[in-house]
Amino acid sequence: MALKETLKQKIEEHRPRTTRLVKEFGKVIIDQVTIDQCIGGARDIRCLVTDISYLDPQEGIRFRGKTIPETFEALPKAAGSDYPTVESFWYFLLTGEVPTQAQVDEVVAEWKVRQEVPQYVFDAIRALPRDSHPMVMLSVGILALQKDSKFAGFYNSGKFNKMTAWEYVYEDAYDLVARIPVIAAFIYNLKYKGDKQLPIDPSADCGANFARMIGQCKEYEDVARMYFILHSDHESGNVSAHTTHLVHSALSDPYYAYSAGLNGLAGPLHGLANQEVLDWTIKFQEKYCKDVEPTKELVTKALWDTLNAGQVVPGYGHAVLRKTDPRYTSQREFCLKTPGLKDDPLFKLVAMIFETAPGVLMEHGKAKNPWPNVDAQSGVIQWYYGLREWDFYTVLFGVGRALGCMANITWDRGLGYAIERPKSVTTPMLEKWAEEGGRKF
Ligand SMILES: CC(=O)SCCNC(=O)CCNC(=O)[C@H](O)C(C)(C)COP(=O)(O)OP(=O)(O)OC[C@H]1O[C@@H](n2cnc3c(N)ncnc32)[C@H](O)[C@@H]1OP(=O)(O)O
Ligand SMILES: O=C([O-])CC(=O)C(=O)O
Repeated sequence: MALKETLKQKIEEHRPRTTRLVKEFGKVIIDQVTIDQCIGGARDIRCLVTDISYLDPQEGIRFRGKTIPETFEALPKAAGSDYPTVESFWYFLLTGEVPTQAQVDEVVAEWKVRQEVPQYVFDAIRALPRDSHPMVMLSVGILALQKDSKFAGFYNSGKFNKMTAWEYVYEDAYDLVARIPVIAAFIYNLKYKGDKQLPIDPSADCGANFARMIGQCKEYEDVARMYFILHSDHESGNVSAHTTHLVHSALSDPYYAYSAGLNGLAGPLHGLANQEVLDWTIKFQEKYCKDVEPTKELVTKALWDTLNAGQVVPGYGHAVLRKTDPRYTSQREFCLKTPGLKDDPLFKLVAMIFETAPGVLMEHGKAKNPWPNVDAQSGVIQWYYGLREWDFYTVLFGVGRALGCMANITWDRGLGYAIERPKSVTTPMLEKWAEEGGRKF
């Protein structure tokens, strides 16, 4: 069956489960809220639903029930590669089913039709100051696509209907995931390659095409596939996924929603941390290792300098994870199995930071999780392949994250999730409930 028919069947099968939960079990208590959660970023409150991925604090992410190695193992691979195509992963995220090669071929063919980006998007990006951050350019590019939103068109048609609304989200979502790598490549060439644009390669899958559009080598095709898949989704509560979900819950179309999600991804505590990691590591090399090899003592000193200056160690810590991020491990394994990369001085330094930072953070005693997250390991791979403009790294993250966010809001509409609107309270209310030992219901 083709992707849309499979998805339609899955959504229709799923709807009665959601209806039953609300109707028959709507008042069953699954969590409680404390004052520190209220003030502290709603940490750990179970109040969002998604089946696209789940993050276990100890184990890390599972996409549709599969760990990262299981996902890479299960999906059909790109021709001549050990990695799956992004297109097969898109099918998998949307439907929860591992596609057959024939189904992947269909998605790859449809992707090619959808990936054509209208000229006005490039014009809008070109109109920005050239020294704008590339995340601004990406967010503007996605927002510019809004004018032709099929979902907005359907809403404005006067024929809007809740049962079929997801089909129009799906159309926009699919267009968006196919176009965002092309927009990202355009931004890269505009900002760093003197606007020398390279054409779409109509014979290539998404990962290979992106590599070719930014003038990269053959090996980078797998880097792109791996990177986009690893960064795709991290359940629903993270800033970029949650923002996208929140904005779409007002029936803002996928372009409005993902442009907003990207703006959240651009924060240094979230996606921008990958650029911060490279910045930190290169500055460390420049300051301490001009004439000497890095040592654990030097790394320890640099980490303490950062902490004593009141800054966070980028790439370490997590709001949910309490172990090394398996996305970190997956990329580290890629480095270790890649000749050249495993002996690269920057990779060796990143590995030494991995040996050192958890101990320093534990001694510092603040971070609940002293272990590395995905951002601590992603930049060194890009650096090795010559993509050294590290302010571009969050754009790469944004290309990957689009897959998860777009799969999620397609299902949000399929299941008719409500407009999101949590309740706020005042400080005097909290003080009163504190005195009384809790809010009296
Ligand atoms: C793709 C991603 O978004 S992954 C995360 C990327 N971000 C980073 O790598 C930035 C560095 N890390 C951090 O700032 C944090 O660990 C976050 C934002 C990821 C998680 O934040 P929280 O859930 O609030 O972390 P946690 O509960 O452990 O914070 C407790 C304290 O430890 C501090 N802390 C947490 N991580 C670090 C760190 N890497 N370095 C120094 N201090 C840290 C917090 O700033 C906080 O300090 P405070 O009490 O003075 O405010
Ligand atoms: O889960 C989070 O809060 C942050 C994160 O790692 C991601 O979004 O990939």
